[in-house]
Amino acid sequence: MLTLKNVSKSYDKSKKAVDNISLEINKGEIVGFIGPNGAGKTTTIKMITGMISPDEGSVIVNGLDITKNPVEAKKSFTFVPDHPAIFDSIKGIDYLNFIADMYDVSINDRKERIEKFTKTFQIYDALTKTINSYSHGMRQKLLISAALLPNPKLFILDEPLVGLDPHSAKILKDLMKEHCKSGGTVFFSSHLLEVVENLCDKVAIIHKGSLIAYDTAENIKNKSNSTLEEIFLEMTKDE
Ligand SMILES: Nc1ncnc2c1ncn2[C@@H]1O[C@H](COP(=O)(O)OP(=O)(O)OP(=O)(O)O)[C@@H](O)[C@H]1O
Repeated sequence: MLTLKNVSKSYDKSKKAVDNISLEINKGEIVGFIGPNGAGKTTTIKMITGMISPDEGSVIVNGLDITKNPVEAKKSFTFVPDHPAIFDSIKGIDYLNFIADMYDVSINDRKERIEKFTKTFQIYDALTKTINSYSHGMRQKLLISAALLPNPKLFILDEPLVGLDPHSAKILKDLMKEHCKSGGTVFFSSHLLEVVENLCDKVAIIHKGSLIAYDTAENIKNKSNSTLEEIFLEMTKDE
């Protein structure tokens, strides 16, 4: 479903922001990506989504190399970035229809899914208003609804819980679980260790650009008989 093979990226010659990461995520899995500030999470996600190219290595999304076959690869996933930057002079409904057009979502499917996601997130009544009248959380919920609209094989999110109230965060976590149960795959970054531990099949820990753990939370914890928080703090402390 998602494979990273020896992926590296430097913004300047002095250090690698991402250093030789390899990772395999299977269909139906939900994987949380954690690491301290500046560890390389967003850089990794930008390479997965084709926003930047790796200096070395390859990213295979749903069997397609994101660098060699970008258009087809990009059709098979959707992405919610960490900042809900969005054209804000259009109405919410127009944004959703634009995304549905991009991903060839049928009229019936889009109507049903738009209603489902936006009613669940309680932004349905705001869809006829322009996005510049939305709060940060409403924009985030619109972006998440748009990203779920095509029922993507792979759903990628960069710190999606930031700025969401507890009700909305619970809804998103339930939608992520539901997406995986119905055969989709979810990869998301977060600083919320408890959420990652409870929600994810596997946890990937990145530190200073290197992947230092990739396993179930249970296996990671069993190795040293500590909490995930204690292990995370120990593994990522500055020497
Ligand atoms: N556009 C850029 N130009 C130069 N350096 C960058 C750029 N983007 C990121 N970096 C550097 O690359 C490293 C990894 O940054 P990245 O944003 O991937 O980390 P992150 O794990 O997402 O951090 P955070 O949790 O703070 O969002 C950092 O040292 C950062 O300063």
